[in-house]
Amino acid sequence: MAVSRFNRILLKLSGEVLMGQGQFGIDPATCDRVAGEVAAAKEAGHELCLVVGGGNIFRGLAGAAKGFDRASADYMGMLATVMNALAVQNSLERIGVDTRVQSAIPMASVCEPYIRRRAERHLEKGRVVIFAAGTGNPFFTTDTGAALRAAEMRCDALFKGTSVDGVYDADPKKVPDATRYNTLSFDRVLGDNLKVMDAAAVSLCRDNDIPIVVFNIRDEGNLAAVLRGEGTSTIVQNDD
Ligand SMILES: Nc1ncnc2c1ncn2[C@@H]1O[C@H](COP(=O)(O)OP(=O)(O)OP(=O)(O)O)[C@@H](O)[C@H]1O
Ligand SMILES: O=c1ccn([C@@H]2O[C@H](COP(=O)(O)O)[C@@H](O)[C@H]2O)c(=O)[nH]1
Repeated sequence: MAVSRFNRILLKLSGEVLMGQGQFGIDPATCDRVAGEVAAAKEAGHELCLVVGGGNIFRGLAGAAKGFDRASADYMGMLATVMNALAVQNSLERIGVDTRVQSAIPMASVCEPYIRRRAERHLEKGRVVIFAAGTGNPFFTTDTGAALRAAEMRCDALFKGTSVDGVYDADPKKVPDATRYNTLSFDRVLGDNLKVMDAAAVSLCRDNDIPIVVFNIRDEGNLAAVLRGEGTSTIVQNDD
């Protein structure tokens, strides 16, 4: 399917990208810029679900490496994604985009709990739904959370907005002359152990036939371009 034909999309926003030029945390200007891109995608007629990562604040694996209990560290990471979700919500609402945040870890005073049918209703009403706290379970990532929600919400595709412009034959941050693919199959990503997304997320998308589009969200205007079938990205999908 051509990228421009995707109607309902799940956009996974890298937490790290929200740091902007900083080394940690949330840069409000970057949040506003990303929100503007989401608003433009909505104006172009797409239904949007968002999942925000937490790498700008806390990653469970990094915490465990420093001595935290892994499960506790993962819960800390999930809480970080709630902060990011609220920041993105704030930026979206300031430019008039109606949103709801739903968390996989219920926190009634902060946002709604995740209720699939309610999320569906929000989309029908034209709201952007931001899914926070990943899957709600430790030992997972927000990429897997994004794949799970994309399947539950019957999204046409999962867009991974990250800091690289697609999937390469090796990590382009470590191998400068790595080659980018325009398209490739889920089986190739898994078979070649290409690490742009974790294997659980890739398998979930493969089994539910949800294409993954990897693109650079740091490039201004790129989300709209990629949604029009332009711009640089890699599309991962099942072979026909
Ligand atoms: N074969 C590959 N092709 C492209 N990128 C790759 C590859 N292997 C590893 N990577 C790395 O994957 C990273 C993107 O995935 P990662 O899960 O680290 O970030 P994210 O999901 O965007 O961030 P966050 O955890 O902050 O939400 C890129 O920065 C890139 O360096
Ligand atoms: O389902 C999930 C999702 C996330 N986590 C933890 O949160 C951090 C931040 O998420 P990223 O995907 O790395 O941006 C992650 O490192 C995990 O520690 C989780 O446990 N379960």
